[in-house]
Amino acid sequence: MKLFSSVNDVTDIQKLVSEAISLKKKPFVNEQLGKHKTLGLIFLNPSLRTRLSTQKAALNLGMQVMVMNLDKEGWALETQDGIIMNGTTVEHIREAAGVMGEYCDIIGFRSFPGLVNRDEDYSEDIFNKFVKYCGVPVVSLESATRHPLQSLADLITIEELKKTEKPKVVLTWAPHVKPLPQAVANSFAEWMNKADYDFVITHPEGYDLAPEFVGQAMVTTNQDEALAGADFVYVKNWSSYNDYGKILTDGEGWMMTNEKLKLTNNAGVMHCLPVRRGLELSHEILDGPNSLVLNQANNRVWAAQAVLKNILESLS
Ligand SMILES: CCC[C@H](NC(=O)CCC(=O)O)C(=O)O
Ligand SMILES: NC(=O)OP(=O)(O)O
Repeated sequence: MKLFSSVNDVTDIQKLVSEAISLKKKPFVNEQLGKHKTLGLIFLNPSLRTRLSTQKAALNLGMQVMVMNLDKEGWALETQDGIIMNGTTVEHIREAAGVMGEYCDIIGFRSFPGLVNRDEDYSEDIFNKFVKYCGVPVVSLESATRHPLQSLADLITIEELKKTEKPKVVLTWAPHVKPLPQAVANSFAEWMNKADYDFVITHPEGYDLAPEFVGQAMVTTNQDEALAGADFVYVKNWSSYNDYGKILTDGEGWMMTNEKLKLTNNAGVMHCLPVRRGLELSHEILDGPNSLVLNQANNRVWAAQAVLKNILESLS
């Protein structure tokens, strides 16, 4: 494995999930594999879980880790090609990425979408340029359209806890006060479609995800219909794809509550975090027995460790 940017970079998903679960039981079994290898974690946006879990995963493998908030600590980055840099940008991604590739054996890179120009965001121009110019294997720490480490951790969580072979998994939109990326929802949908679960997406009018991510999922604007009999409910806000980057509704009545939970098959409730309590997801659910948010956060370590192990093995 030289690139982990989406589910499409994984040749055997079940094998990767099994490897992650094995590493969870024996975290230090490969502690020599990463000896004298350096992981760089480069962020253009904030992070708690991705930063800490991926660093922990690398340390479990014996790697050295360097972390940088490039948006705050580096030079103002230019990502457009062919322009005269006589404005506010100081360093081109060609040089910045190339230099980091000189220092690191593997690089994790986070770059959220601008949520203004859909074609630009969905081309993954910045992420793809970083991959091209850094010259070493790259792990996505969330790009404009996907969050594969989160989705792998989410799949591990469902695989660990499912009570039937094909559980009903529901991705439900949730209210928010600012426009968020579609990346987590896109990525979750992509991985759920590959897992071949009974997968349903529910959201208000106007919040359809891009068709390439929806795949064969059933989609409904009737949240109660979607929640009926669900085994897992994944709660996440995203801004409109069709009216790109926009908030179309205050989402009154869309927040998951214990009352809505009664419609489900006593479902596990998931969220990638950070979560806006009382807005995206109710306090009662987050503080109650159905919440799986810490299970998911714990599995971020094993997801990252399985991915890094595969990449390290391809280096040797
Ligand atoms: C892992 C999730 C990262 C990001 N979340 C946010 O930006 C939340 C920001 C907020 O709630 O103000 C997102 O939705 O893609
Ligand atoms: N879920 C997730 O990736 O969290 P952070 O944005 O805090 O890393």
